Amino acid sequence: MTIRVAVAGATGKMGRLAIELIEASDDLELHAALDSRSSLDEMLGADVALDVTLPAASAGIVEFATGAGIPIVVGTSGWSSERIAEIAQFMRGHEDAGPVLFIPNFSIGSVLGTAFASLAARYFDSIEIVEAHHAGKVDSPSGTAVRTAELIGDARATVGPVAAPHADQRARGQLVSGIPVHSLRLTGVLAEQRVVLGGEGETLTISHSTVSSSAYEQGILLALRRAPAATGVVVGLDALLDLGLPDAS
Ligand SMILES: NC(=O)C1=CN([C@@H]2O[C@H](COP(=O)(O)OP(=O)(O)OC[C@H]3O[C@@H](n4cnc5c(N)ncnc54)[C@H](OP(=O)(O)O)[C@@H]3O)[C@@H](O)[C@H]2O)C=CC1
Ligand SMILES: O=C(O)C1=N[C@H](C(=O)O)C[C@H](O)C1
Repeated sequence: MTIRVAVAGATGKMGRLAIELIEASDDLELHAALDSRSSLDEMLGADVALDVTLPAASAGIVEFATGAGIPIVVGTSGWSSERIAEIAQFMRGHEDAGPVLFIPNFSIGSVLGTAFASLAARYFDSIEIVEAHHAGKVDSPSGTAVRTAELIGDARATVGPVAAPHADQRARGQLVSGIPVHSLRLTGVLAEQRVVLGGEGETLTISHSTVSSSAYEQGILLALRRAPAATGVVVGLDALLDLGLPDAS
């Protein structure tokens, strides 16, 4: 069966990549390509929508798709667990709403890095995240860093918050789930994240670098193919993969 995909953000870097993948695949078909001037009605009739726009536009696109019963894969950043919880709450009262898959990072390496950091988080009371992205990125901290910090916070639920000394000073980063996150925006970088965990006499650094947007290809295809059969709210590519890791919490 062919899956008809509507791409919101079609003129952007991620949208163009997704359209190339859709056009090269046998089981996906481009139903609509939307940019900032398009009517969201163009999504109607699609089997799945992909949102790769900007944080300011994403909520309206998600609300439209869920209201129209169209499963939607959200790659756009800026979705905290609080905002996702609001969507999940709305979905519980609307049986006919389309599922929403929030995928903060489509790269398997990034998802594994986040999972490894969550696994290690209980054993280190000092944890900080440093993320670096291209200079054109409009939001900070990155969606990946927010997700990583939230999962680390969850993993530490029984052992308490990390030590974040002098966190009131601006140069100490933004606290997400109590974890300082430092954002660099640099020419020459695509996307990187380091989680630095400090313990007595040692540090552990979990580092991931995206050097080409081809890192996102398998994750985009997996999410688009899984979305039509999904239910409710799904968060993270890890939810679609069997990582085989022990529970971090
Ligand atoms: N989950 C993941 O793995 C990844 C996520 N991202 C995220 O994906 C998003 C897109 O990134 P990227 O492709 O680099 O961004 P670009 O700036 O290259 O593209 C943005 C796209 O959004 C569209 N757009 C802008 N404003 C609106 C609006 N108000 N309504 C509808 N569409 C709009 C633009 O259309 P127009 O041309 O008309 O302005 C354009 O097509 C970002 O949030 C980024 O953080 C990025 C990489 C990986
Ligand atoms: O804007 C980007 O480029 C990216 N955005 C996502 C994020 O905010 O984490 C995913 C990836 O890091 C690239």
